[in-house]
Amino acid sequence: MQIIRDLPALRATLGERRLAGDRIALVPTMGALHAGHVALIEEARRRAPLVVASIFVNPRQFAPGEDLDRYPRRERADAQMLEEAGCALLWAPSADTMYPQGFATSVTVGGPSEPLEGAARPGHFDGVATVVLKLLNQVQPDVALFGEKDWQQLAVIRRLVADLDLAAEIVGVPIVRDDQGLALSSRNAYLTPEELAAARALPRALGEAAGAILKGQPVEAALATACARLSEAGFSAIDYVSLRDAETLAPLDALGERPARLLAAAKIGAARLLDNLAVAR
Ligand SMILES: Nc1ncnc2c1ncn2[C@@H]1O[C@H](COP(=O)(O)OP(=O)(O)OP(=O)(O)O)[C@@H](O)[C@H]1O
Ligand SMILES: CC(C)(CO)[C@@H](O)C(=O)[O-]
Ligand code: BAL
Repeated sequence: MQIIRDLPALRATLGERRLAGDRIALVPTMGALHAGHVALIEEARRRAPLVVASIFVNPRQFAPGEDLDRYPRRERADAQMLEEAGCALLWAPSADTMYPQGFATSVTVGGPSEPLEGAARPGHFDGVATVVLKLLNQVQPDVALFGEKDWQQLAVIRRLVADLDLAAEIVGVPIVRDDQGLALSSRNAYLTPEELAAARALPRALGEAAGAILKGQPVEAALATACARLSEAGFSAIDYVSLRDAETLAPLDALGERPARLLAAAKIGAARLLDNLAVAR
């Protein structure tokens, strides 16, 4: 696997492959890779012969006081995992390459970026949209893959790509979970074994709430029970447990015709965890 860190080299390499007629798939990541990322690479391989992964811990999507400095960085192990998964090229720019001196542009997506994560982490989706637009311009992939674990991020990126007439097809990949249902996440590494065991209450609470809503329990009551379950399990701060339109992220107080999604974010130990689940009749 080739590792490229500067833009002229990336453009030259990908330009040659594009001329040769190869389709290109992009898997953007922040590194500290796990089986969830491998699933994205595997799906990318099914869709294009040339798979590019990026690793960039994007400072612009972290608010002051968040975990930018301690976010796990382990490029050597990541590169090995990517190579074994069949990734051909790792794009690993430095912060100066991504944001050279004088950089002054920020991309704001409205609509689905405003509630939930947008409210809990002001500026976060501006950072995500800015870097994802840059990555799509740098790599110019035919297809780019993102995990459903970050459901709202995926909705924001779909909106960005549609609104700015970008050519890449955006593909969402289902959440990879451990054997007890916890969504894999790089930030799970912040948890002690006891906290990890307690964190499994998150998917359980969402599953229980989805089941109750489908059986006709009022949404508000089902969400309140889910919050109580999380508190009992030791989650210290529950940012939201909410039923939303799956595409627009508008709040729902009942199931309707359009796809609905339960989304949650809550803190346990030193990690703030996200999860989500379809609620379908
Ligand atoms: N368990 C998972 N299943 C499917 N996709 C995932 C999973 N975890 C992460 N991804 C996806 O991998 C891509 C890169 O994510 P990232 O590098 O931030 O990892 P992460 O595990 O989500 O980290 P974090 O703990 O910071 O949220 C994103 O599109 C993300 O949605
Ligand atoms: C999409 C992304 C790579 C942008 O930095 C990041 O938000 C992530 O890893 O989900
Ligand atoms: N995968 C989500 C990226 C973030 O929390 O910044």
